[in-house]
Amino acid sequence: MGKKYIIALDQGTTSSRTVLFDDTGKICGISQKETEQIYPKHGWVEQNAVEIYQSQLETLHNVIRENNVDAADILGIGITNQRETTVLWNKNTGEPVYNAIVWQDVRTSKLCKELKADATLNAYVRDNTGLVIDSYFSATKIKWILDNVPKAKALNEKGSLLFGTVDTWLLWNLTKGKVHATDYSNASRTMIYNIKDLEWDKNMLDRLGIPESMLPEVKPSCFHFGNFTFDDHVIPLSGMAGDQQAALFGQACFKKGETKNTYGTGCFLLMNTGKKPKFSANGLLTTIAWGLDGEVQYALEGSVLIAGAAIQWLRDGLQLIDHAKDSEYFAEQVIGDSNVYVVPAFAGLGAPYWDMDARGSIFGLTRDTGKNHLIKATLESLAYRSKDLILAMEEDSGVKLAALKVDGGACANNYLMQFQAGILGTRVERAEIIESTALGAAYLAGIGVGLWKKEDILKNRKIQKEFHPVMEEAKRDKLYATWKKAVSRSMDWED
Ligand SMILES: Nc1ncnc2c1ncn2[C@@H]1O[C@H](COP(=O)(O)OP(=O)(O)O)[C@@H](O)[C@H]1O
Ligand SMILES: O=P(O)(O)OC[C@H](O)CO
Repeated sequence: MGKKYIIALDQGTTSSRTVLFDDTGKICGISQKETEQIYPKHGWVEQNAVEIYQSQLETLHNVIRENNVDAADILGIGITNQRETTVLWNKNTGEPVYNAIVWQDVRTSKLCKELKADATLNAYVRDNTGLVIDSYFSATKIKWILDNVPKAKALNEKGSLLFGTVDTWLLWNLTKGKVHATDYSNASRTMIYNIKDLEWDKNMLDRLGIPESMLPEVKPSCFHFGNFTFDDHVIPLSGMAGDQQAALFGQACFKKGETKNTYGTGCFLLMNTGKKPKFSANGLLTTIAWGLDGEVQYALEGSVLIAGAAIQWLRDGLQLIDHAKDSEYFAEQVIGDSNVYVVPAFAGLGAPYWDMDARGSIFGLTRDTGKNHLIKATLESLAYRSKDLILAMEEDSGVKLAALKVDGGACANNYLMQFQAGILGTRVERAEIIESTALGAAYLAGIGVGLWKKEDILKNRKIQKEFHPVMEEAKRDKLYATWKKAVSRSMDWED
């Protein structure tokens, strides 16, 4: 029997990627296409929903053609995606009524501040959706389109309007308008899904004036969602999860307490908290990790909104480096501590600080500070912010991390990973496949078609490199205390 394949569609914030895996879980091919980011106004971030689908489809075609794969040998397709990003479209024509409003878009922050003033609502949102009221999530983005786009209002009145996050939008198009569905992990990022009752939350829908008729059906993450036809072959769409939950799955964090940190544009730290939702006292989010084997698993999540994006700023904004990977070399040129701190609060600070008015800051400059110090401090800021989240997570869960599993583009940086281990005092394990998001989606799809079991995934997980903490405790404490001082001074900046 020839080789069989599973395909992962990974629709990220800045690009669409399709990854081809063989039946042993090895990557055989990748095709990637960047997508345009549209910034119509200060704080607004949009994308063209048609381009999102077309670019994804193009990379899917490319990966099949470039690797001479016979479509008959593709057993299943998994979808993973940037989460929260909101698309509304005409049910009859499939035409979007407005651009996709991206998760980073803060146009609804005024509305969110008004909602936040209601203490009962704050508690309700946390206890039922697992989230904090914030423009990050889909709910107020849907409301904004309903209130501001005349075409949406008209279609809504006729019952001809559909909502979806990017997974749902791709699924709808891949199945030629036959399937309108999402999975638990994506639904749990909308702020209108009740993560305890596993249904759309009627109170939130009423409060925001969102009709339930426009919402997708919510399914487990391993499920036969529909079919995609390629060269007359019917391929099942058999797995789906939001990108950060997919990475948790790809890193085989199946047990309570297992945690991964993905270092991409942002950094997303997720801990599996088992079969019951765990609520945070430190501003972390409670989210659904996945639905599988007739049950759901929950996770605690904390995010660093600007992580790899700060390295892009060194490259494109300050032009201190030509390539992101060069940051490792320059950071290593600094002998000893630089005593410079960069707080990457370009878009405020998330958990555990939650300060929308914090701003990016640099501290500790002296006459001998040079480019290498800034690069080193920017890399270190990703590790400090991750430590902030890990401490919050350990306090919430009562679980002390034995090791941190890492993945994502920026975890390729050895300086950053060694510093991360040092500042945590914990071993860091870099996965062999740092494309854990795509891997997780492939695993879900493979399980969905009966190719793999969870045990195969556990066996398949390989560590490419371990980083052991060598930093002395006294030094760790001193550096981290200074970091906290830097954070406190970057807060409450914007009026
Ligand atoms: N070797 C490196 N050192 C530091 N940062 C890196 C390195 N390689 C990539 N990055 C950063 O990681 C990000 C890309 O990682 P990726 O996982 O592809 O992100 P995403 O899925 O969010 O697009 C970019 O922001 C880039 O600046
Ligand atoms: O596309 P990424 O990798 O930046 O991930 C975005 C997250 O899903 C946003 O919640």
